[in-house]
Amino acid sequence: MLAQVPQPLRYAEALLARFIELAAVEQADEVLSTLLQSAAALCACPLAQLYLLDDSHTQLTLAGQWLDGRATLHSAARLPSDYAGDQLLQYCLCQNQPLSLGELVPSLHPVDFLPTGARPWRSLLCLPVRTAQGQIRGVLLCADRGPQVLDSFAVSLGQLATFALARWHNLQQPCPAARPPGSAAPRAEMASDYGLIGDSTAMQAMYRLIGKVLHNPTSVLLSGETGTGKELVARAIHRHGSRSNRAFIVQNCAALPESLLESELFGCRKGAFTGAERDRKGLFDAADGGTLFLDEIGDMPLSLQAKLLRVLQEGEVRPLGSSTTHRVDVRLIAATHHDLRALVEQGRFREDLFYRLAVFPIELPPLRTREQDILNLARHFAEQACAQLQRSPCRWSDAALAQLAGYRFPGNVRELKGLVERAVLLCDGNRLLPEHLSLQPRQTADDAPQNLRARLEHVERNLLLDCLRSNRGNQSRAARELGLPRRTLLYRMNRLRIAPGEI
Ligand SMILES: Nc1ncnc2c1ncn2[C@@H]1O[C@H](COP(=O)(O)OP(=O)(O)OP(=O)(O)O)[C@@H](O)[C@H]1O
Repeated sequence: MLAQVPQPLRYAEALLARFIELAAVEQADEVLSTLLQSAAALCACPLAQLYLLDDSHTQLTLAGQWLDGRATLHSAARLPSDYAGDQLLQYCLCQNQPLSLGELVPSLHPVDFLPTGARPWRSLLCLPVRTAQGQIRGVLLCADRGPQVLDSFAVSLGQLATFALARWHNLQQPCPAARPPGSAAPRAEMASDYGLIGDSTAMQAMYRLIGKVLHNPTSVLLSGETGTGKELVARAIHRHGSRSNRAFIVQNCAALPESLLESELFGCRKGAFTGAERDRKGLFDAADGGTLFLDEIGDMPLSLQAKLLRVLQEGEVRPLGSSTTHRVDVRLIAATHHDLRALVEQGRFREDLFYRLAVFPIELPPLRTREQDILNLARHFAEQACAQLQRSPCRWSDAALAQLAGYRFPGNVRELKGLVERAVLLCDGNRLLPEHLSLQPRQTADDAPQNLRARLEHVERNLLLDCLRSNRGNQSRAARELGLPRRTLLYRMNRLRIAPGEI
């Protein structure tokens, strides 16, 4: 990470000092000015700016800047707002990647967002600012009046910004009220910014994909087994994207016969079929400006697939029984539990539509492959169920958790949710036990371990594997994250027979 920086050791020391400085700050505004000052100092630039997206992710605002030794924060001065149209900033946001320009050419690179002065800006580094969960929150920028290659600072400054953002966020939260002794600590950290529960490597990879597609209008194809959360992800993309203040419309393509589905989607004119007594708008019209979520797209009849393709290609809808078309601006998110490519091979799904939909595919992982999420989800659903029933929180017994961890969940998160809600209802005390889950032995995985110890080892093995994978096999980093000495990690890996090839 630091190898390309001039004088890496000195830089590493300076960087560390900046982390420590940020950790010690007690005021939210001071976090931002310290970050800006630090970024400017570390890459020896006179200018650093921080742009942040608002909650709807539609408006980009200059939150503060450090210029020639002086900080100005948005709260302290009327800095201009809304940079949604600035191409370089947008490029960095949409690509979710740093942008480094060593020689700015004003005719090629519009930099109206930079402060004007006697000397022009010659070099620029823009980097996406992400939360610890990988969601984009804005852009950090450094600029110099001389030519400078700044890309080697991107990774370290990005990490400093992530740290600062988390600190800024924490300092803005009201102090939590004292918790009654024995009650569980809140576990907000396991929920992503998208409202989805789960921080396994597979889910984090999915959050990164969601972050990439929020701000552009491409179609998204969500695939995954039933109950993995496809609709939830579609809603998150809509809610956090630039169309959040417009409609989100859902239609299940398997729920209606062909003729009804056609008029439902595209609308119809009076007399188009028996019973069509008046003109009716379709779901594409209802979703105009917003998002249309087509669930079970693999079950759409072939004739309708052709019509859908035309709408996607031309942006025009022709209602049933009408000879004219009209324009609509709809972002389409489609979902399927089928293997669409296999359906294409079987001639049951149009190849052209498949490629049109699969511009941006997101695959949702089945629950059985992310064991640590099972436990977090179970805790979350139990808390939710207790709150709904207005009863005190339930605690999980280790045996019940081990039973959940060993189960294969063919119905994925939906099944887990139902199972937990039922368990909470069955539980008379405040401790959830295996009998409340009533998982039949035949329902457990064929390869599920039989006794409690073996099941816990199974959980531990998956946890270690997940952590090692998220740290790209780096044992020291994984050990640090798990709070273990590295030797203990190696010992556990050996005991649990984790081979390097599995990571
Ligand atoms: N990561 C998650 N965090 C919290 N709740 C989740 C998560 N994933 C799924 N759920 C919950 O599980 C249930 C099923 O989710 P959803 O309807 O989105 O699944 P789906 O993949 O669209 O299912 P289907 O293919 O059957 O339509 C919902 O109650 C949803 O809120």
